[in-house]
Formats: sequence, C-alpha cells, structure tokens
Amino acid sequence: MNDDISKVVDDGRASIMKIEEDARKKEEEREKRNIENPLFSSLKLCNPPRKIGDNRQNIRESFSPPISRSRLAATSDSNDETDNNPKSPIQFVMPGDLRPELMPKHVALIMDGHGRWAKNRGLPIEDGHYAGLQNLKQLILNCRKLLGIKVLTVYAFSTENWNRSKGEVDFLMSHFEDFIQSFVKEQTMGQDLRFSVIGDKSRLPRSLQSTISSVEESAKFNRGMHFMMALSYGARYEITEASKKIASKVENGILRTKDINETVFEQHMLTSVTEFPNPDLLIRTSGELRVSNFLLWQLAYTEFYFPIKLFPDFEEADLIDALSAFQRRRTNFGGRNK
Ligand SMILES: CC(C)=CCC/C(C)=C/CC/C(C)=C/COP(=O)(O)OP(=O)(O)O
Repeated sequence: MNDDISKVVDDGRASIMKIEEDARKKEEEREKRNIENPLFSSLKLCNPPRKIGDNRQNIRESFSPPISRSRLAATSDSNDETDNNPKSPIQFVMPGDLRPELMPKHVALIMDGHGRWAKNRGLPIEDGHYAGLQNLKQLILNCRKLLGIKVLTVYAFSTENWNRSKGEVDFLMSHFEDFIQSFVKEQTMGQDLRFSVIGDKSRLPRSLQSTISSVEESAKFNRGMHFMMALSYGARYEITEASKKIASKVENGILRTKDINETVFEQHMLTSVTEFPNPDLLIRTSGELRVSNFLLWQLAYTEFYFPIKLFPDFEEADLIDALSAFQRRRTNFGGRNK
C-alpha cells in the first residue's frame, strides 16, 4: 500500500518536473527568436497569449493584476501634493529608475490590438474591447500615482471607427458609457481626477453625451491628473473645425487675418481644455507604426514609442519601460542636454 502511494507521488513529481522543463525550454526558444529578430530585439515583446477558457469570468480575472502587487505600489513614496489636497488620498510614487525632473507631463496613448488579442484566444472582438477597458482603468490608476504626469490622453474611438459594424460600435458606445458613468465618475469624485472628452460629440448616442457632460461638469474644479478621452475624434476634423471657427471670427470682425498665429490655432483646438495640450510622449501599442489621425497638430515635437504588446496586455511594467525610454532620449537630447 505504502509502495503504491510513493509511486503515485513520484509519478506526480516527475510530471510536474516535465511540465516545468518544457515551459523553460519554450521560454528559452522564445527569447532566442526575439534576439534573432532585429525588430523585436529593440522592442519589448508581449507575453504569449494566456490560456483562458471561453468564459467571461476567466477573462475578467486574467488581466487585472491587483494594484497592491504592482511595482508602483512597491516603490511608494509620499509627496506634498497629496497632503495639500484633501480630495486626493493618493500616495504619489516614483519608481527608482525614473527621474522626476524628466517625467513627461502629457502622455498620449493609442490603444491598439484588441481585435488581435481576442483572435489569439479564439474569442469575439467584444471580449478584446472589454479586456482593453479593464486595462485602461488600471493604466489610469497607475499614471495617476506617478508623480509628474499631468495629462493622459487616450485614443478610444476615431472618426473612421464609425465605419465598423453596428454591433461592434453599439457594444463600444454602451461600454464607454458604463466606464464613464461608473469608473471615471468615481475617480473624479474620490481622487480629484479631471475629465474631458475630445471629439465630435454630436455623433455619440444622446445618453452617452449627457453622461459625458455631467461627469465633465462635476469634475471641472478638480486639480488632479487630467484624463482626456478622444471619442469620435479625428485630427483632421479638429483642425478643420478650428479653421472654421477662426474664419468665422474673421468674418464677424472679431479677429484680424494678420493676428492669426500658432497660439490662436492652439486656442481653437479641442485640446485647449488642458494647459498641457502637446503630448511629450506618444505610445501606440501592438507594433503598428502609424498615428492614424490622432493629435496631428499637437504631436509636432512628441517622442514616439511603439511597443509590440497588444493593449489588453500592456501593463505597468510596460508603462515604466516607455517612461524610461522617454527619459533616456531626453538625457541625450540632440547630444546637448547632458
Ligand atoms: C479601450 C477600448 C475598449 C478602446 C476601444 C477599442 C478601439 C476602437 C480602439 C481604437 C483606438 C484607435 C482609434 C486606434 C487607431 O485607429 P485605428 O486602429 O482605427 O486605425 P488604423 O486603421 O490606422 O489602424
């Protein structure tokens, strides 16, 4: 009987060792492939798709690491900004390898790769969007905690995205509404988050428009990080609208043609709602190397960072990598800024 039990235990141990050995070999092969690929060697690679059963509960649990286990929480450090602001119980942090004086004030993000994330798992695209929205919540919390980031602008839906299927558009609109009505509202009330939506709001469903107005309105005196959501946004739309407004002022004698300059344009852009309209750093996930009609005016001097990871997998360690890369470029700025 005892012999039987030890045989079962030995067999179990052998299986576990085999599984671990296989996983180690796969990891080594993956790393070797990355080093050999000149594109991947300069970029951070995404994790292999996690094995997730085809059920929404598993999906929810799989991509939402608790913030208490995060690197940001581990490097926590208090700051005067926290103490002076009764509405913000946030403990600001500065992970050790980042320099506070080189932090980007405005980070812009093109959240790309939801479709591929879902496809890799044999899931419908809506699950990819759902995963992306959960990840966005975590990203806002992480940016909010990093001392120095004043504005986070995310590209959530472009003027071109209206051409997607009705089912996908309806899904996104109703989830954007839930996201703003619950998570964003909670953050504006409890943690002093500022909130604005930029884009052609008139095309959004009425109920989404009123949710946006009410949360923007209730957050207008907040002083914490400004979260800007580009919804139904296109840079060409924005520049055309700014031009129309300026032209109409000239027509009505409010402005003279000779007084039109870059500052006047900036004042008529949708980003005039923030005091830091020009992103210092743009991140586009999923390895695509385009700006896709995002903030064309404002990106004139922005640093670009293109991680391979798909947005639902883009986690705080990747954010810190992006910030470190940004800071390395800034320290070398044209070989002048030592
Ligand atoms: C978090 C969440 C649920 C976000 C919504 C998902 C979604 C629609 C993301 C699109 C983001 C975007 C506008 C990417 C760029 O344009 P593009 O990919 O449409 O342009 P392209 O054709 O140039 O790639």
